[in-house]
Amino acid sequence: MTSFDALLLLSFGGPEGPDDVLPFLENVTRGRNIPRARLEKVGEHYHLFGGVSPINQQCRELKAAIEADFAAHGVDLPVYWGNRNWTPYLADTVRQMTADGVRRAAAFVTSAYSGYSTNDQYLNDIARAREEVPGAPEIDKLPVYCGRPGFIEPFVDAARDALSRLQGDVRLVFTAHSVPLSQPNYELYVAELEQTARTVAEKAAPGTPWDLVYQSRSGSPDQPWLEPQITDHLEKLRGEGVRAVAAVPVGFVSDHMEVKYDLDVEAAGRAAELGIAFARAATPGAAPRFAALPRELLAEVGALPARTTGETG
Ligand SMILES: CC1=C(CCC(=O)O)c2cc3nc(cc4[nH]c(cc5[nH]c(cc1n2)c(C)c5CCC(=O)O)c(CCC(=O)O)c4C)C(CCC(=O)O)=C3C
Ligand SMILES: [Fe+2]
Repeated sequence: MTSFDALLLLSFGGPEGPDDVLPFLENVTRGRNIPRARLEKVGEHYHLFGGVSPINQQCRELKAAIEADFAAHGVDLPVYWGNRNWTPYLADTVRQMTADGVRRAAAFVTSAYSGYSTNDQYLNDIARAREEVPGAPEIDKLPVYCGRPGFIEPFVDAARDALSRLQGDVRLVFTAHSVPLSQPNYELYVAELEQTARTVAEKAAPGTPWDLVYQSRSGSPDQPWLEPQITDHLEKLRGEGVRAVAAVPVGFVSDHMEVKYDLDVEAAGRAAELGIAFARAATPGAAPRFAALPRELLAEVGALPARTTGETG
């Protein structure tokens, strides 16, 4: 049986002050064809919030919630945190794990889906960090968890809450980060998003019409990405007479910048111009049910030490 001696929380990372913004954006887009103008525009989104992305604080809170869940269930595993694009950088975390004597860690990634940006890129990050650190522990990514109750249920509650803030005939609009169609496996990402949206819609509001749309597109305009974009979709809905939209960002696990700017500022602003009432549902964040997922996934792969499975001795 597999047994792990640590959990690694692996995330995207984000700037924590104005001077971090440009170096962070350079880290994210290194080797990718993102136009300079798009980078400057995205930099402004961060500067609107004092140059601070919410994502690192959200990771600190999720880490604390996972530790509390482990403690409440007698799971005796240290939890580490590392990022792809900002401090704490994954390689530094792996260095610390190595110094602490960790031999085999399970990685819980702040991304719930299959696909290149959502899964494969994190696997590459793990491989690269391990290459950098002599004697690094083995690190196995835990399974994709978009279909798990710990991910679905917080969205069901959040969708109900968003719907309760609106009146009349409401359209549920599920959103996720767009990716270029050149990405390998983007069809699997789309299929999982559709399944998640359908499940949340059926549980939160059976019979309510829903759509799956995309946001936060970058890249050059002549490159095809997943569509429609939420702002274009709001225009189309307005044309159909829709006056109230509940947006549910099922593509994300926390209310980071892609949610706080692209939905709460940009999409909400477009909705206001169009005369559409707009309510945005919360993401799982550090909700206890979501923070229980690492433990549930560890138990499922048979990797919890015997003393934590309820048996004694
Ligand atoms: C699928 C997906 C997720 C969801 C899965 C996951 O959560 O991992 C995600 C999350 C995030 N994306 C984030 C930020 C950015 N993503 C960018 C660029 C890109 N994202 C892409 C995809 C995704 N991104 C892609 C295909 C690109 C093009 C360049 C490339 O192929 O890599 C850029 C460059 C500028 C721009 O063009 O927007 C930025 C700044 C943040 C941090 C937010 C914060 O700071 O709070 C988070 C959580
Ligand atoms: Fe992104």
